[in-house]
Formats: sequence, structure tokens, C-alpha cells
Amino acid sequence: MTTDSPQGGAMTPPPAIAGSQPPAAIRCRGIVKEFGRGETLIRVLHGIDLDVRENEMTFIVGPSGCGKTTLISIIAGILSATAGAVDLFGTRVTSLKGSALVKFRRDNIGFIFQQFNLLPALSALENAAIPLIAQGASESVANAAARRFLIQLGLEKHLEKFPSQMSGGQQQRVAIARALVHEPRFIVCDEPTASLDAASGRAAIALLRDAAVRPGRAVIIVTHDSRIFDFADRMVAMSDGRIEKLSDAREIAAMEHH
Ligand SMILES: Nc1ncnc2c1ncn2[C@@H]1O[C@H](COP(=O)(O)OP(=O)(O)OP(=O)(O)O)[C@@H](O)[C@H]1O
Repeated sequence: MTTDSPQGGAMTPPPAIAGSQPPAAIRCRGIVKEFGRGETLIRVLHGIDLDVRENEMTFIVGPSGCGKTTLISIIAGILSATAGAVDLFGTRVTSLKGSALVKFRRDNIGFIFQQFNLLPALSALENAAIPLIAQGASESVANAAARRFLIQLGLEKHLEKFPSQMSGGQQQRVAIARALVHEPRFIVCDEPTASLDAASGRAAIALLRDAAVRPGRAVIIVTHDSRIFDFADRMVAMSDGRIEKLSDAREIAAMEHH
């Protein structure tokens, strides 16, 4: 990662990270995002350069309003960048448009949100099967895959329950199954533990780690929740639309012991 960019102005390079590094799955270069125009124009991202590695959990942390959600929305192709480029496993997401972008997102990205976003009228099994149904899979194929992931996440007794019949932690595990069911290469989580108590939050992230971290896949978690920082392989600290610091697991552990 470098932080020198035309938009961001001169910045000191981040500290080098020691040890062997798997290849970058996601490359962001010079990401600028502005909202509004004229006198109301605000620049929210000031030229972000970031490499996210496969087979790891990367956490993005920082104060409210520093641009975390904006950055992951651009990486996931939900929001367009004002300038800069994002490559996701070799595909330039920032150049995709229209139905090509929709298809790319549907096939390659799994989303997990704070509020779980389950459909209340569907069972756990039906909710978890949605991404495969959206891709055109048959109900029997989609349900079989959903069942497999729900069982892996410890929900074998809850397959037919509706969201209102499950605890927050159980609902979040259904959301994790839904994010994984179509085997996407990129899992993006925005405050996945914010609606959970400490134990449920840690349990959900532990299960997510086991189920989602693997070669050929990248996982990004945006979080304020310091109770789960020890699950991070790498931590990106943002401040005011810039990357302040990049830490690896060893440095994160050292921070926690001070
Ligand atoms: N559509 C928009 N129009 C104008 N300003 C926006 C828009 N979306 C976000 N912003 C502004 O961009 C800045 C960054 O917002 P963002 O949601 O990315 O921050 P965040 O770090 O994710 O914050 P939080 O931790 O509170 O979710 C904020 O000042 C926000 O008000």
C-alpha cells in the first residue's frame, strides 16, 4: 500500500509489514469520493491506496464519519468513485456499469450488515438460499447449499424458523450463511456485530472466520467493536478520509496487550 496520490497530497509511506504475504485480492488506487457540488461539495475520501489480501480477515476501523462505509461501498460496486480504480480479483469494478456490474456483484460479493436484513416472511433456509435463487439456481440446489451452510453455522434446529423466532445471534448466522451460499470471492461486512451482545458477536465472527476465510477469497469487516479486533489478520485504521495506519495480526495483538 502507498498513500501518495495526486488527490491526497504528500503523505508519509505506511510502515512495511514483515513476513510472507499472500497476493493482493483487492487493489484500490487513488480512490476519491466527493458528495454534492459547488459550495456544498465535500470530499469524503482523499485518494485511498489499499491492498486487501486473500485468505485473511481485514478490518477497517476509525471514528464515525471517517469514510469506512463509503470506501467499502465503492469496493463492492454499490457506489461510484469520483476518481480512482478498484480491482477485485483482476476485474476493474470501477469500470463496470449497468447489468454487467449487477451480475458481477451478484456472482462475486456476499454482504453482511448490522441489521441482518433478513426477509421476515421467509424461513432461515429460504433466506439463506436467496443469492443462489437470484443467480438462477433451482430451488432444490439452492436449498441444499443453504442447508449445508446453516448446519455448518450451528443452525440445524432452526432451518424452518422465521427471523422473528430467532435470537439476534442466530439471525446474524443466517445472514452469514446467506453471504456465503453462492461461494463469493469477496465478503463485505458493515458493523456485523453492532446489534449483538459481546458473546454472540464473538461467536458470529468466530464462525464467519472458520467458514469464510480461505484462499481465493477476501473478507473485509468494518467495525467499531474492539471486542472482536483479535479476529483480524490485518487492520486498516482510517481517519478523515485517509488511511492512517496498517497493522498486521502481530501488531494488533501487541496493541491489545498495552
Ligand atoms: N450520500 C451522501 N451525501 C452526502 N454526504 C455523505 C453521503 N454519504 C456519506 N456522506 C458523508 O460522508 C462521510 C463519511 O461517511 P461514512 O458513512 O462513509 O462514514 P463511516 O466511517 O462509515 O461512519 P460510521 O462509522 O458512522 O458508519 C460522512 O461525513 C457522511 O456524512
